[in-house]
Order: sequence, then C-alpha cells, then structure tokens
Amino acid sequence: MRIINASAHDLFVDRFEAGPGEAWCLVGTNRSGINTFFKLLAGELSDVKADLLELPKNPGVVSFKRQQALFEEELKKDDTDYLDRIDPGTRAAAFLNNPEDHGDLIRAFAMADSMDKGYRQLSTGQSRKLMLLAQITRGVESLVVQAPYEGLDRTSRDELDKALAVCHQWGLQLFITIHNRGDLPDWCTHVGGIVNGRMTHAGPRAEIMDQVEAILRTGPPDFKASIADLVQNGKSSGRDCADDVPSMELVRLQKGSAGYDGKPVFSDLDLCIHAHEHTLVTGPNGCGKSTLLQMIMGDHPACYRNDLRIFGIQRGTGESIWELKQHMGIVSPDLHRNYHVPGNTLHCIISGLFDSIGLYRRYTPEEEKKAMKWLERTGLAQEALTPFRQLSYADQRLVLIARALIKTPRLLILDEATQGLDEPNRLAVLDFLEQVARERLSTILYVSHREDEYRTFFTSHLQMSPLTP
Ligand SMILES: Nc1ncnc2c1ncn2[C@@H]1O[C@H](COP(=O)(O)OP(=O)(O)OP(=O)(O)O)[C@@H](O)[C@H]1O
Repeated sequence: MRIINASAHDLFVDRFEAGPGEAWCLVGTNRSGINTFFKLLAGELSDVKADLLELPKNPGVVSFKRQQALFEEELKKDDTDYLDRIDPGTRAAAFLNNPEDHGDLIRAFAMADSMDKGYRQLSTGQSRKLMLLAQITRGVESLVVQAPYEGLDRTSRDELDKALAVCHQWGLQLFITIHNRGDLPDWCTHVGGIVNGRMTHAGPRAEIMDQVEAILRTGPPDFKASIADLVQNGKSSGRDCADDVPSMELVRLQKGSAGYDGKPVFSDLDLCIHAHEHTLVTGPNGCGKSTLLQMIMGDHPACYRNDLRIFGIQRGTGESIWELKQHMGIVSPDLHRNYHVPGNTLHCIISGLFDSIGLYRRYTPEEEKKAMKWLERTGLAQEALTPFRQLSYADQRLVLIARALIKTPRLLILDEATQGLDEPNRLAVLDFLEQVARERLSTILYVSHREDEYRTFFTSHLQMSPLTP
C-alpha cells in the first residue's frame, strides 16, 4: 500500500508505504490524528484528498466502533422478554467462517471453550478475540486493528500476541494502533508515529524505536480536572465529604455469589468497603469483576439474592435503586456500551446528575454551567453540541469519567474506566484520583488490568480468580 500527500480532517500524511506481510504499529496520542489514520486504512473515510492513495484491499477491521455496532445488533436480537430464560445471544462460532477448519487458530486464541457461548456471555477480552477471529477466518490479507490490547489481562494479551504473531507468520499484513508504551508487541516490524496531525515517523522498528517514548508522551493530557471543582460540586449538591466517617460501611457483601444460567461465576466472596477505603479489583478476563460491580450498582439480579448492604441498606428490602445510585458515580464497559441513546456531549455529562442514560428532564443553568466546566476540563468545550456517539472512543471515555465525577459521588465505581485512553490521559486520571483520595472526596472502587494503575492510594486489593469446576 502507498499514500502520498493525503489529507483528511485533522491529519496530513506526506508519504507512507507498507509492503506485503509487514507488521505495523501505529503510535500516537488520542487526539494526534491517529484515529483518522486508522479510519483511512480501514476504508472508512470518504473525503480524503491525496496525490496517491493505494489502501489495503478489503481489510479485516476490528475497532471499538464495530464492536459497539455488533453489541447493538445483538441487543436488537435479544429475545429474553419472550423466552423463559436469558437469551445468550448469537453463538460465538456463528461469527466465524467455517470454524471447523480453524481449530488451531481458535486454540491459539484460547477460545475453544467459548465457541458454544452466546455473544452476550463473553467477557470483554473474549469478545475482542472473537472479533479478530471473525475477520481472520474471512481469509483477509490484512488486518487493521484499533488498540487490540485494551481491556485484556496478562494471559489474554500474551495469547492474543501469539495469535497476531501467527497471523504475521502466515503473511498477513498487520496494522494496529497503540496509545501506551507497554503495548508495543515484539512481532511488530515497522512503526509509524503520528504527532499533531502529521505522520512524523515511519519505518523499520529499529530505526523508530527511540522515538516511540517521545511520540506517546507528546503534549499535555486532555484531562485536566481540578480538585477545586469537585469540592465545589460536592458542596453545591449538599454533600459534605466529611459526612463519611471511616467507620461507615459503604458496601458489605457476605459469602456473595453470582452467575448466569445456573452457572456460578464467583461464590463465597466477602467484601467490605469502608468510607475512604479505596479498593482495587483485579483478576483475569471473565472471573466476574464486572458482575460483582454490577451487583453493587444494583444492575445485576444477584444483588437481591445476596447478603448485600449498600450504604448501610440491605438490598431487597424495598429500597429504590435510584436512592442508592444518586450516591454513585459510575464508569463501566456496560454503561459505555449502553450509552447509545441520542443526545449531545453536554447532555451526557448532565445526565450524570440524574443517573440516567440520556437526558429526560430539564436542567438548570447552574447544572449546565457545571457540565460546561467539565467539558473544558476534558478539552471538549467545542464539542458540547456534538452527538456523544460521534466522539472518538477515547473522548467518549473522558466524557463518561466527567459524567461520573460531576456530582462528587460518595462511591466512585470505575470499571476499566481508562480503557482506550492514551498514556498521558490515563496517568492524569490516576493522578487526579490520587488527589480525590487524599482530599477524602470520594471512596474509589477501581478495576484495571494495567499494572501502572495499581497506585499506592488503593488501601485494599481484591484479587479475584476464576472458579475451578
Ligand atoms: N449476560 C451474561 N449472560 C451470561 N454470561 C455472562 C453474561 N455476562 C457475563 N457473563 C459471563 O460471566 C463471566 C464473568 O464476566 P464478567 O464480565 O463479570 O468478567 P470480568 O472479570 O469483568 O471480565 P473482563 O476482565 O473481561 O471484563 C464471563 O465468563 C462471561 O462469559
């Protein structure tokens, strides 16, 4: 493929050439123009001006946007309301072309046991791998993959790495985007760097490696939240963080269990979170981290079957979930996936004040002012009226983080909240949370697969592991 003097939106590429079978890592920060380059390679841009544009033909594309489209497609097909059981969704094997011919590949992805599962039964990591398998089994000659390692645990990353290395050995041309230094895989032969809307580096890995660090740390982060705003928001919503004395139990789960279709995901789990006790939850893909958090948020039916107290109230005693949710600020893969209602970016942030997905009530000028402040703090003031879904995945994440923070919640539940963010933004979010902890503004419950996010302000660590059959 070859590109000469191509311009589109926020990107200009003077020259880029990739030979057959080369494995490219494209590195850049979130607003560097890398998303535009990704769309260009994926054949998703129609308004490109170029002297020469030879793009990969019929590439296999895996992106956050396509993963979301698939999820929404599955949602439309959800027959749970008409069945007397939960509809698990389309069988995983049905996404693959002739799965019976691809046993080795499926095993290389450690997905053999998941082939009979429904799409809705797959964890984040498993669904990512399924999308890759779906493209590879189509017989494509090139793969264009957006941030493939996001949300994967160490083992899944290694498995995916091996699988992508196999794809490379088979002669597939690979293009993957990377926003974090630790994500650069060994099999990558070439690196392209995008900085401030230009492709500044492109060539064999050995020649570019020294620049990668600088490329990925270019410029200040977009996330520039201020603790003063959070204090102010808390005061104006009538919440004084000093109310939450350390002896106060925010969450207590005793001998907790949850599962799907009669199969347990975890059991005998005890968890107690006191005010200002910040808890880090880790564990491999599929061990039940999101399920546990959904129980705490009241979004999983197991919350009624368990001995679970939230803010001192026993679940299942007639309390309203909305009363509890008003004290929670939430970012989770589930929330992000479900936030597909129409609405602009400003409305999305304001909806955090009402705990709704979408905005269904009038808001005051004061609330609008607060939300605008958060848009400024995420560098998105110009996008207030842009439909939320039109933002890049990373910007959507920043907006959801602001949505969770806007009311200075007592309990901040962040399930892989930084997924899709580049390193400067991830570190800025973590630095901010550290300040939140120091100033005792919220109690943080945090799930992450990234070791550089395991900060010392987490006073408690819940390490989950898969149930052994
Ligand atoms: N709606 C559902 N129906 C059936 N099974 C499900 C459903 N949601 C999740 N599961 C299954 O429950 C298990 C736990 O999923 P969960 O998302 O809680 O794991 P996780 O630890 O958060 O994973 P990840 O790190 O990949 O996000 C997985 O094996 C998944 O296949």
